[in-house]
Amino acid sequence: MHIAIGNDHAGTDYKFAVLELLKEKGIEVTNYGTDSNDSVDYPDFVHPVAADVENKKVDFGILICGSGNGVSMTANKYQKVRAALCWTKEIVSLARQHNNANILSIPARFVSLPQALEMVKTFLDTDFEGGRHQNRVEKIACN
Ligand SMILES: O=C(CO)[C@H](O)[C@H](O)[C@H](O)COP(=O)(O)O
Repeated sequence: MHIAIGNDHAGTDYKFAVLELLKEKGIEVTNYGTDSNDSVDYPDFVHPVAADVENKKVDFGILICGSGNGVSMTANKYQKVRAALCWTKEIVSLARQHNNANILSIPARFVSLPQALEMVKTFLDTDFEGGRHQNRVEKIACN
């Protein structure tokens, strides 16, 4: 599995913890930063992640900012991206099972680090259910 990760300054600390988790799991990671706590513009760190997911250069993306909204809004501009803003692992499960989410957006200022790491584990361990959800997911993209 190959994952691309991106974050703004509000997500940097959580990003490094997620990197450690992914390393422990033996998952290949492309880290697009930021690696700093200095204020940055989140779109600059979302576009490369979303493009990699769109182009299937990676299997999934993980995006982290303060509320999760900015990174989600940016990533979901890509037609083949389904970025899910999640704040519980149950919501993460449904995002994978029902929506075939390919990017997990984490609101770092609104979930604890343990919660965030549980969300990442759930994201990686949950499969899309297909079935009745397949048609719905295919209708999301608008050309
Ligand atoms: O886009 C956002 C808000 O919905 C992200 O949460 C950013 O991390 C946030 O806007 C950054 O805010 P800051 O005051 O510049 O740290």
